[in-house]
Amino acid sequence: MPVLKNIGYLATCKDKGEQDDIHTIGQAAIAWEGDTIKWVGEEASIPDQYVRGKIYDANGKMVIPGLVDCHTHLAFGGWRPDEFEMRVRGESYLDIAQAGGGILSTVKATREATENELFEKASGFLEEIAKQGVTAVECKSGYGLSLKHELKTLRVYKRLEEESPLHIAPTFLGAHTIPPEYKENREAYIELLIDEMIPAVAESELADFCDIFTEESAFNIEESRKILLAAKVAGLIPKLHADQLTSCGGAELAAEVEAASADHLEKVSEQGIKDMAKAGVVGVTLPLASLYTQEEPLNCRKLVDGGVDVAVATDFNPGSAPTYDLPLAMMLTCNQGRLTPAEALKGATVYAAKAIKRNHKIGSIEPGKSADFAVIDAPDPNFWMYHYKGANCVTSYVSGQKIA
Ligand SMILES: N=CN[C@@H](CCC(=O)O)C(=O)O
Ligand SMILES: [Zn+2]
Repeated sequence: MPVLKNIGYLATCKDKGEQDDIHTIGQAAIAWEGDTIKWVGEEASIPDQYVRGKIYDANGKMVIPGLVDCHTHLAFGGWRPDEFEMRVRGESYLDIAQAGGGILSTVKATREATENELFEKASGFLEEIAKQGVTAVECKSGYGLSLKHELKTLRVYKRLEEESPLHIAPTFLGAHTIPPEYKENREAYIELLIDEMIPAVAESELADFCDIFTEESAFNIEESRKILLAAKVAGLIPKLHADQLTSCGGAELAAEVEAASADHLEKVSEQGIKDMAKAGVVGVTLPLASLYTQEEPLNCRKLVDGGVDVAVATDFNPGSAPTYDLPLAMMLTCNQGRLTPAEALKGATVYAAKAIKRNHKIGSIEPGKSADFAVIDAPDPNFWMYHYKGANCVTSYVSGQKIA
């Protein structure tokens, strides 16, 4: 049974207590068998039976659960660096989208890309992401916007799940925006989503979740409700891009349809926070998207104080968040979102796992869970976020295997 010993500071991030309670152990060790954690505790009290296999040394450093990026748009064609410059010069994300850029320009490039090209590109991203100590990634489609191209993207995620050591949680985002061929007939695209695309995606078993961009400029509340209820009937779990640009009742709808998470939330209402807390919907903050779109960041403190579990993710995509730096998102969650480093860490581990309904298996260091952890070159989360130098990941383990 392999053991990781000499852990100076272990944050187990058990899903108990408040957001800032990361359940730490000093001078700790972890023992695992195959892909499953068997024992966690103070090194001095490790039972003999666990010290029979390979011994790894954490050299007194901090060990955390493998980080979970619970919101990415990982597979896409092309890039949009021109829009970055336009936004810096003062044009808004919405103006750029309305002028034919934005999501639709990536839809064109993604439709033009072959499945293999999308796979190679996304696989390269995943290798870089793993170096940060990230061990699980949620991946959305949503740049295909036709059954053929959405399934193409979802097959890329299936292949990544099979070929990469990381855990992948796939999400269907056919309701990202109205595709150009339905510009004059949005009702027909919504019908297509409900009658054909959602049932076919559910049947293919290529996605666990159905996400939607709920916004007056994308899908309004009534449309979103219809689409998400159809997804639920088909067996897909709802998720929402909610209240990002306007306060339009996205959080309230997330609670109504019992979504796994409501993400963005920069413009969430007081009622929305109350409804999410009552329904147990995880709030996912995406501070890199607020930063890159020059929007006011989400005050996560309001959500935590209102009883909502807050997860932190990158939203990696070629438009509003063209970086997959999850530790940077955590640092922004501290400085702009007003969460403590411990709260941000719980948000990027066990609460992120909850946002993708995998918290029974990943997100914390406990017996029975997947042996996923990262050794970080910092004495504790506070110092890591304060003297920020990136991921500081020395090495990481996924399903018991050392990968980085
Ligand atoms: N808000 C909608 N979707 C993405 C942006 C996608 C894009 O700009 O390509 C987001 O989460 O920010
Ligand atoms: Zn997104």
